[in-house]
Amino acid sequence: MLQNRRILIGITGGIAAYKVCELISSLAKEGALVRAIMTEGAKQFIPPLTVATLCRHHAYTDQDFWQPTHARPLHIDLGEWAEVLTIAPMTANTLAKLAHGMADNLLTNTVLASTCPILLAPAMNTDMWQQRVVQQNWQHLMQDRRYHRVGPGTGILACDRVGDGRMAEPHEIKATLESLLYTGGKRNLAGKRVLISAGGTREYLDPVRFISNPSSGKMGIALAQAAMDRGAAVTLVHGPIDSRLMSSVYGIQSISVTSAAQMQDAMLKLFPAADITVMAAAVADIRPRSCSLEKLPKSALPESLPLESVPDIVAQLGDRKHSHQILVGFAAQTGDIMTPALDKLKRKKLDAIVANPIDQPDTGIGSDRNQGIFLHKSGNQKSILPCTKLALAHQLFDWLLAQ
Ligand SMILES: Cc1cc2nc3c(=O)[nH]c(=O)nc-3n(C[C@H](O)[C@H](O)[C@H](O)COP(=O)(O)O)c2cc1C
Ligand SMILES: CC(C)(COP(=O)(O)O)[C@@H](O)C(=O)NCCC(=O)NCCS
Ligand SMILES: [Mg+2]
Repeated sequence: MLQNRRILIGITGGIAAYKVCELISSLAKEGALVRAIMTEGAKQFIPPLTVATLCRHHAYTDQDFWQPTHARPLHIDLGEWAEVLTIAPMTANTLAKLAHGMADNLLTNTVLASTCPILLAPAMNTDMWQQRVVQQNWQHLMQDRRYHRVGPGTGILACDRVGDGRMAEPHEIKATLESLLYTGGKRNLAGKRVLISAGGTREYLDPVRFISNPSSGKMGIALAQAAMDRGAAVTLVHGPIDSRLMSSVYGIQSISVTSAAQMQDAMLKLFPAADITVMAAAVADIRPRSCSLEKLPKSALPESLPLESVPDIVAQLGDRKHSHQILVGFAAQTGDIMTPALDKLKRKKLDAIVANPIDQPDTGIGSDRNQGIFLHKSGNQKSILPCTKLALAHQLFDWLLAQ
């Protein structure tokens, strides 16, 4: 997804600038072509030599802007070159300049001289961030569809204060950049409500023992990220998952559940309002027939466990579906993936299903990558080669919108 993609990074004068080195490094390692523009402020925090070395390319500063040696103005060249521009960290000062169309350095001139999507990663002290004029500038800029956001988050700041204004983590900025490179900044799910389920469920036998599966929730989170980056209002219902995985999806509604019964309650409640629902959760099919409120002593554990089946959530959604709604399932399979997926598509009245092999190396459950076949009720099909879960999520939305 990142190989040979042209990413321009604007670095401004905040303490979070040190973290952008990690972003540049990970983008470069995945084959992206990275160029950086540093403000005079940024140079106070990290040396251009560090940035240039990580970019494998000269780091541009205001000295370059005023050089008489360029055949064409540098801000025009850089603006035309970039497929996407991210400003990380973005100071209150640079935010104010962007909000008013100012152009007094290489970075702000490049912003005005380019048309690519721009991803902003603000970072500042909480009082600065919450300042009325800063919020006004931010709201103003966010009305411009050219601008996309990542963060800021809440957490510990350099002044030891805990609050809003923490820069998004490098991996979160990277995930949003990948989305923007995929969509070119298109928000083709704007106005749509997208409901996604993710992760496994736990079916308890007693307070410490349960039946579950190794689903990480990564596929559902990638779907939430892709839908959010396309402008949808996203709700994610997820089983127990690593909360760090959730940190890149800002501004979505997330509902945490544990058991299949809780997931069923949440999904049935939310489903009527959803335009598109994707069931990526690995919901248990069976559960212990009874659950003890007290921990069972070892001696009281049954030799064989009486089980019962769990209500089939996706089939219930299929029964309740209205014609304007799109319902998509996942079928994780070993061996032949097509036959059971086609059967599930029909039986559960889905619009589409992703047939998903889980016996292939480096893809599927728990992995960052996935592959499979999209199957539509119309008979249309599309094979997806191994790719990141985010890339698969974007391909799924593009394919659904084209059906
Ligand atoms: C130690 C130090 C830390 C700073 N951290 C931030 C910050 O996190 N966010 C911010 O908006 N400004 C911060 N500033 C203020 C900016 O550096 C200052 O507003 C500068 O003019 C920004 O210029 P630029 O936007 O062109 O890079 C900091 C300043 C200092 C001295
Ligand atoms: C400074 C830092 C990058 C530190 O991150 P870290 O805790 O991961 O080392 C993070 O706290 C952040 O993004 N802060 C926002 C900017 C800030 O703290 N500015 C100075 C306020 S006094
Ligand atoms: Mg199932």
